[in-house]
Amino acid sequence: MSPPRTPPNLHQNTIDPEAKWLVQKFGGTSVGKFAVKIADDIVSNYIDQHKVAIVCSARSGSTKALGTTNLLLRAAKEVLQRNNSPSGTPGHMTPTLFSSLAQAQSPTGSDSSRAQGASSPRESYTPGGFTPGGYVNLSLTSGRSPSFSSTVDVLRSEHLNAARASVRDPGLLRELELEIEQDCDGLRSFLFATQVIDEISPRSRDSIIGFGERLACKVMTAILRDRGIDAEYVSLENIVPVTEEELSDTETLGQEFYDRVASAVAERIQQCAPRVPVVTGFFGPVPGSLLRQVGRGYTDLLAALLAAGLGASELQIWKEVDGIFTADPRKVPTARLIPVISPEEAAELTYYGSEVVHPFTMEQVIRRKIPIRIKNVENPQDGGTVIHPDPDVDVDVAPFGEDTIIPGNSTVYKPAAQKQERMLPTAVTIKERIIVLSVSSNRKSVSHGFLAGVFGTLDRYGVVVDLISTSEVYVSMAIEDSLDKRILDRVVRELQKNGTVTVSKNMAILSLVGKRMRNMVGVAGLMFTTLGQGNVNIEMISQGANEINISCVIDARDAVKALNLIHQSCLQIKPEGARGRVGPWLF
Ligand SMILES: Nc1ncnc2c1ncn2[C@@H]1O[C@H](COP(=O)(O)OP(=O)(O)O)[C@@H](O)[C@H]1O
Ligand SMILES: N[C@@H](CC(=O)OP(=O)(O)O)C(=O)O
Repeated sequence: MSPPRTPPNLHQNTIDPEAKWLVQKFGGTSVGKFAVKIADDIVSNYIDQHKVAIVCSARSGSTKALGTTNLLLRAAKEVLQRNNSPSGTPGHMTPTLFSSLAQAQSPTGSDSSRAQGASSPRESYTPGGFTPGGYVNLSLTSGRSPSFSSTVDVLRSEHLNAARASVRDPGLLRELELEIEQDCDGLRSFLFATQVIDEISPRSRDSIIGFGERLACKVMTAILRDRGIDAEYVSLENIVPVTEEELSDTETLGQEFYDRVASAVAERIQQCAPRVPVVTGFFGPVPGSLLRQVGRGYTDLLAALLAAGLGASELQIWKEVDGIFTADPRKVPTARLIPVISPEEAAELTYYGSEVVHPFTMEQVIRRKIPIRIKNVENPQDGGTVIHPDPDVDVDVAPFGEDTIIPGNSTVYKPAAQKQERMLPTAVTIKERIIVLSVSSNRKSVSHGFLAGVFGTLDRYGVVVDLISTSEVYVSMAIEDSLDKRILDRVVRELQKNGTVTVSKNMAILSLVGKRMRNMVGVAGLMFTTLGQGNVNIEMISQGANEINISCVIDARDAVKALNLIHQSCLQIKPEGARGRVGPWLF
């Protein structure tokens, strides 16, 4: 491995070896739009006082929908499109392709084959660290280029353009360009290989999306080094010990596995200090598949595991929003920033549509008493929202060190408003693209097997129920509208064995969340009266067993109206001097 190029302005980080780690996670749109700002205005402000570790997602443009991960998933789909096949069988391919297939078929894809020459299976990179030439260009006798290849071209030019626009040092840029070319060739080889075997397993799909985080972190490492920050690229694919047996077992992805990830990744990152590690949020082979078991947004979880493993002082999640608001600020103009929120409330909000942080993130850090802070890349001086490990902390008291005070928060908290806020629910959220499945038992006598029959069917098809409302002979379930139509039809046919089934589409779940609601009288009444007065029809109602969430299902067309109505009636702080507010009351 050739040594990484050292730019002339590289600053040797001289942090106290006893200093605590600070983990900063940057999402796809932040890395895509503000990579230079992240280096200049964010990371550089923390490295003198903390050991900083950075976790990045795959780059996105203006939205996640147009981002690298979605393009990679599109490429994976294109591989299996019949009319896309180059000429069908390996017999039509040149020997060049055959020779590259063996290495491309490795489940961890390209880098695993390139890492073979490295002294350790743990792969670490600073731009220029890999030897070139790990891949052979593919050519097909048919001469037609499959559409996944054009998708790879889009990714290649997007990353090359980003590199050219932000890395000034010509040597660093050349090394980065080479890395991007090699990764894109590796991706192409991997996709060709899966096309030959005509199958993409969940594990292969995971490997394909992993290219996104690798590319993003290589670009980010080069930008940091170009800006004089001594950074080191760290890919996690071969870090986490996992057996073949575990990989096919969906049960092993529990806390024991997460603890293993946390300590393996932390051990690797400790070796980087005083360099700033730039870590792929993609963490490689995972029991039962990362996409299936954790889902999109998995880099938040990796950042949490790393923070837990390192015993970090704080996990910062940088977004393009100032923090968690009392409602989605894009939909409710009067929404306020929440300075401190409990982990349970934050998790509940993320499950029910306010997808600011992946819902699995909270548990991993909070169990180690590490606070999470949501901050805005475009507004780095503000305090953001702290998800506090002590759920009973007072909003105006920050008991664990200077970093958790809420300095320069753009929201001015006047004592009267603060007092009022403590008597309100915390936030309202909406989850769209919901279907309600209702089953009415056709039995005329006591039917103890009814619910078991219904849930047995849902379990067989892996359907996750977001909300449920039930009686002995009737059950309504709100589920995400993400099932393939054929699968949904099959689920409905099976459910019909238990009774009459109705399917209501284009629905939304509206949830009012707040830990103080446990002690409030009248909040549910106020919520439903408000909806009734606003002519919003309610399809089903459910109050979570944890009593911090009251939810109902409404028509999706009413979603934004209902959100604003509930925000106004249940969450609005009265202007000073206003009188006559009707509940909810604390007792
Ligand atoms: N209660 C909420 N507080 C803050 N943001 C929310 C809330 N509910 C929904 N959102 C939305 O979540 C998004 C999260 O921030 P952003 O960084 O843009 O997301 P992403 O990581 O998906 O690019 C924001 O665009 C915001 O509109
Ligand atoms: N790139 C992955 C993982 C991720 O965490 O993304 P983000 O941090 O942009 O939500 C995805 O798009 O799902």
